Amino acid sequence: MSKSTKIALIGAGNMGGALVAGWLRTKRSGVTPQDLIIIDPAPSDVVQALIEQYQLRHVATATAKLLAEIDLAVLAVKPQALEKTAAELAPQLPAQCAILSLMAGITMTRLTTLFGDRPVVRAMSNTAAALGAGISVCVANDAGSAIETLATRLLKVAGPVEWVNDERLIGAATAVSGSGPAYVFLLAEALAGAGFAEGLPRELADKLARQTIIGAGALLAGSDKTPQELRRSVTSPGGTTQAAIDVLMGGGGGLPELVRQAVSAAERRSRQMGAEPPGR
Ligand SMILES: NC(=O)C1=CN([C@@H]2O[C@H](COP(=O)(O)OP(=O)(O)OC[C@H]3O[C@@H](n4cnc5c(N)ncnc54)[C@H](O)[C@@H]3O)[C@@H](O)[C@H]2O)C=CC1
Ligand SMILES: O=C(O)[C@@H]1CCC=N1
Repeated sequence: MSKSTKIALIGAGNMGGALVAGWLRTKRSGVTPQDLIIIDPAPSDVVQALIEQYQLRHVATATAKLLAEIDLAVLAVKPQALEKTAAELAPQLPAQCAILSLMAGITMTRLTTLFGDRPVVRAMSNTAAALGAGISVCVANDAGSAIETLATRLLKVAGPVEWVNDERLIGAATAVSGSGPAYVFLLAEALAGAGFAEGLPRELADKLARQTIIGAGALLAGSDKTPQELRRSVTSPGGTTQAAIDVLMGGGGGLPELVRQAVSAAERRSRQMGAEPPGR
């Protein structure tokens, strides 16, 4: 497909908005404002601002006429809204239009059942995409290999793009990197709460926890060392960190075992969502 690929974004909330912002901010996405149609009855404030700034075409519900020239439909509605969205959209989508789905849990088979046989790429990104600091893991159906280059170009604005051949791995990627930012935010909450419990003023505890996670992320980003090596460089034998790590690694497998169970629960939920009847 050429650089003037026409794209309809269906669902312009957190994830859809992150991608659109990236496409318009980054020339190498190849997406111009004229290439885009936003379809969403209630786009996020971020997208509403982009619609106004770039004079993007925006409608609440698509019509066949509007979609006639569309090459790619990017699906970014909540899985619970999929059936309704498909009922509105599928009859209007031109035969040549491919699908790039950002939705958790929704399999490529389900998408072709709802939207008809067409090239499909399923991608799992995360909300750090908004800063270009996300990561996407993708899989394509047989017909979808034709749009792999396009999908990679579009998703690269959100961060690195990885491809897998086995669709089942998208559930595991969802559990690690799709949901992962929430685990880190929970750690920030817990660390701030613990600091407060130790007597720090609330605001200072919040600031220390936030900046510590930002700093640790920057060390991960800027160093060739593994997370384990970085952890060891903080941990003096018999020191304060060691005392804390002994607790975190202790009883019943500690934090690593808890994270393993959490990731396993998210992966399981991803598979359930794929199998769920409409509307749940
Ligand atoms: N938020 C996250 O961290 C991540 C979300 N995802 C996936 O991205 C998808 C979207 O999630 P969010 O952006 O967080 O949700 P969101 O709620 O922020 O955005 C969804 C948007 O869809 C719109 N919408 C609802 N029904 C529609 C319809 N019939 N036609 C057009 N637009 C419609 C809503 O108005 C809303 O703006 C989900 O499927 C989720 O699994 C994937 C990775 C990470
Ligand atoms: O919680 C969810 O289902 C979505 C998918 C990954 C992050 N948020």
